[in-house]
Amino acid sequence: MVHHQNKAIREGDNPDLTAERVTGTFDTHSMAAQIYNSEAHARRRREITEIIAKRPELHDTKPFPFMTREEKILESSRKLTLITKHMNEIIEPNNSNEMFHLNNEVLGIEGHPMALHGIMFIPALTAQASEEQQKKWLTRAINREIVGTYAQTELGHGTNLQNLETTATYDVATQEFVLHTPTITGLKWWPGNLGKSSNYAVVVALMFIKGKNYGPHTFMVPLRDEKTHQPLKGITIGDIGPKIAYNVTDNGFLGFDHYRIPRTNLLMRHTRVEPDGTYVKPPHAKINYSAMVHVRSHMITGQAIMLSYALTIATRYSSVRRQGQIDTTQPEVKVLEYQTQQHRLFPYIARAYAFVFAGAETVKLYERVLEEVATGNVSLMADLHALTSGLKSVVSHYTAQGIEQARMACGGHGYSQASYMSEIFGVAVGGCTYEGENMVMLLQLARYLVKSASLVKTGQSSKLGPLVAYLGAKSDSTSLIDRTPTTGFAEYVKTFQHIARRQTLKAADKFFGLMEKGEKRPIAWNKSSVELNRASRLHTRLYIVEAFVRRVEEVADPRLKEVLTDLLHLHVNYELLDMSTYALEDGFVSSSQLDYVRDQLYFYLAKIRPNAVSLVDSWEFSDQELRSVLGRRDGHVYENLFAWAKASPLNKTDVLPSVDKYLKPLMESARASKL
Ligand SMILES: CC/C=C\C/C=C\C/C=C\C/C=C\C/C=C\CCCC(=O)SCCNC(=O)CCNC(=O)[C@H](O)C(C)(C)COP(=O)(O)OP(=O)(O)OC[C@H]1O[C@@H](n2cnc3c(N)ncnc32)[C@H](O)[C@@H]1OP(=O)(O)O
Ligand SMILES: Cc1cc2nc3c(=O)[nH]c(=O)nc-3n(C[C@H](O)[C@H](O)[C@H](O)COP(=O)(O)OP(=O)(O)OC[C@H]3O[C@@H](n4cnc5c(N)ncnc54)[C@H](O)[C@@H]3O)c2cc1C
Repeated sequence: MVHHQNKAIREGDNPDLTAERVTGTFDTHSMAAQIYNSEAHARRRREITEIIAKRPELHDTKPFPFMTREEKILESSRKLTLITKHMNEIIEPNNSNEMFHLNNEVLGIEGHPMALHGIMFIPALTAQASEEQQKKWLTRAINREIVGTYAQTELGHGTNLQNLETTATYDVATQEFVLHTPTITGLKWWPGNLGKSSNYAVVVALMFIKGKNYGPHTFMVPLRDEKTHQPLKGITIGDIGPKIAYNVTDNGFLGFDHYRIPRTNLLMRHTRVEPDGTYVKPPHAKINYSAMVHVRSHMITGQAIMLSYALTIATRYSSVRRQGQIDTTQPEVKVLEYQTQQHRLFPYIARAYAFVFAGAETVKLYERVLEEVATGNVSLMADLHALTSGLKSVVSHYTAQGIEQARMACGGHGYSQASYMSEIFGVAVGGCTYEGENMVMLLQLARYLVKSASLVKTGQSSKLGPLVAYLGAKSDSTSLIDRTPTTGFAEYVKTFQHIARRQTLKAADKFFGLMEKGEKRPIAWNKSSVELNRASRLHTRLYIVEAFVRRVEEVADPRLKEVLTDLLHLHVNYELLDMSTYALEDGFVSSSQLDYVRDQLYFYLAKIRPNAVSLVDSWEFSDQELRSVLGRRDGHVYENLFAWAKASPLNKTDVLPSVDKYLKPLMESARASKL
C-alpha cells in the first residue's frame, strides 16, 4: 500500500480526484494541525468524526433540503438530546473546540435549539454574573437543566443600544426590577432560540433607578415555566418566522408587561444595585458587552470554516467536472485547469487560511483579556474591541463573496440545494449583520484609528499600541516591490502599511478638517465615514496579512512551509492588486510594479494548482459535515446527484395532487374546447 501525503485518498474514489490528491506535496494531517492550531485538536477532530461515523443514530435521517422547518427542528432536537446524553463518550468534558466540531458534524450549520445557549448565554453568565449568581444559574445552564439565550436586539433598534426601549425600572419598595416593553418597536426581535426553545434569557434593558437612566444593563430573566414550558405571566413570546437560512434556529420576539424580577437578577459581577437603589458602576462602561465580544472573537474562525466548506465543495467538484478543451486536439479538461477557475477559487483558499490564522490570534487575545478583566484589569478591552470589530466585518464580507464565487464556480449544479451552497452562503452572510452590522463595526474601529492618528499628528507616536504602531512610522518614498533582488514579504507588508497609514491619516485629516471649519463632531464624522471605513478595512487587511506572515514564519515542516509560502505569495499579490487604487494614487507603487505583481499572481496560481485539492482536504471536513453532493470526498458526483434527485419528495409519486386537481382539468378543458 502506497502512503500518500494526502490522507483523504481511498480505493474506489473517482480517479480524477485521486489524481489530484496524488500530486499533493505535503501531509494533509500536518496541515490540519496548522489549521486547527494544534496537532492534538486536529487528531481529536478526526477521532470525533470516526466515532460519529459509527453511530447511525447521529446521522441525518434524510437530506436537510428535503425537510420542512418543523421536521428539521424535530430532527435537530432528537440529535441534540442524544449528543447531550452521550457527550462524555464522544468529546472531552467542557472542551468548547470539540463541542463546536461535534455540533457541526451532527447538527450542522443551520442552528439547533441550544445554539445561543452555548455561544452567548453561558459566556454572558460566565463573564457578567457574580460568584453567587453563577452558583445559582451557571451550573444549571452548563448541565442544561435550563436553556437560555441573549435577548438584546429589538424590532426598532439593534445597533443603537442607548435607544433600546425595554426598560428595567427599580422598585425600591419590593427590591425588584420591573421589565416593560412600552411599544411594538420595543419588542425583543431576533434573539436565537428565544422563539420556542429557551426558558431563560440574559435580557438587555435600559436600567432606571429613581427616574435616572443608567443605560443598557443585563438581567437574568425567566421566560417560561420550567415544568410546562408555557410562557410566564406578563411575557409575550414567539418565533419571528423563516429567514434566508439558519432556519433550525428559532429566532424570536419577546415583550414584557410590567414583569417583575428580583433585584438580584441584575448580573452583578461588575455592576451592582444596592437594595436602597445605590448604583455601583463597573470598571469599564462597556464591560457588559462581553458576550458580543466573545462571539465576534470566535466568529472569525467560524467564518473561515464556512468559506472553506464552499471552497472544498467547489475545488473537489472542479476536479471531476470536465467541460470544454484548452487544446482542441485533447480530451475535455477538468474545469480546474482554466486559469479563470483558479483565479476564482485559489485566492479565496489563501484568504480562508489567512482568516483562520488571524482567528486563532484573536481568540488568544480574547482569552487573555477575559482573564485580565476577571481580575479588574480592563486596559486591553479597547484594543480587543477595535480588532474584533474590524476582523468581524472584513472576514464576514469576504467570506460571503468567496462562497458566492465558489457557488458560481460549480455552474448549474451550484444552484441546486444538492450542493448545499445556498445554505452555507445564507448562514455565513448572517455574520455580516449579527454581532454588529459591518459598517457600524468598521466605524467602531475607525474611532480607535482616529484617536491613534491624533497621537501621530501631535507627536505622541510612542504612545501608540502595538496594533497601530505602524501609523507612527515613515514610509519609504516608493514601494521596493520588484526593486530589490529578492522581493520578500517584508516589502509587501511595508506597502500595505503605507496604504493603511495614508488612508487613515487622510480620513482623519478630513474629519479634523471639517471640525476646524466649524462642523459639529458627529456631522464631521458622518461626512468622513466612507473614508474612515476605508481606513478600517485597509488596517484590518494589513493585520490579516501580518498574521499570515507570522504563522508562516513559525512553521518548521519544510513541505508545509513551502506550500503555505506559496499561498502567502498568492495572498499578498492578490490583495495588493485588489487595493491597487490606493497604491497607485500617490505613486507609491508604479504600474510597472503592478505588472510584476500580476505576473507573480499568475505564477502562484499555477504553482498552487497541484496542491489545490490537498489544501482543501486539509480542513478535513467529513461528508456528513459538508452535506454536499458536489463536495463528496470520493468525487462520485453524478450518480449521487441522480440518487439525490430521485429521493426528492416530489418524486414519491408519478402524478402530483396538483396535477390531478388543476393541470389535468385545465388540459382536459382545453382539449374539449377544441372539439
Ligand atoms: C470554539 C468555538 C467556541 C465558540 C463558538 C463561538 C462562535 C462561533 C462562531 C460563530 C457564531 C455563530 C452563530 C451566532 C449567531 C448569532 C449570534 C448573534 C447574536 C447577536 O447578534 S447579539 C446582538 C449583537 N448586537 C450588536 O452587536 C449591536 C452593535 N452595537 C454595539 O455593539 C454598540 O451599540 C456600539 C458599540 C455600536 C455603540 O455602543 P454604545 O452606544 O454603548 O457606545 P457609545 O457610542 O456610547 O461609545 C462607544 C465607545 O465605547 C467603546 N466600546 C463599545 N463597545 C465596546 C466593547 N465591547 N469593549 C470596549 N469598548 C467598547 C467604543 O470603542 C467607543 O469608545 P470611545 O473611546 O468613546 O471611542
Ligand atoms: C442571523 C441573525 C441572528 C441574530 N441573533 C441575535 C441574537 O441572538 N440576539 C440579539 O439580541 N440579536 C440578534 N440578532 C440581531 C443583530 O444583532 C442585529 O440585527 C444587528 O446588530 C444589526 O442591527 P439592526 O438590525 O438594528 O440594523 P440597523 O442598525 O437598523 O442597520 C440598518 C442599516 O443602517 C446602518 N446604520 C445603522 N446605524 C448606523 C450608524 N451609527 N452609522 C452608520 N450606519 C448605520 C447599517 O450600516 C445598515 O446599513 C441577529 C441577527 C441575525 C441576522
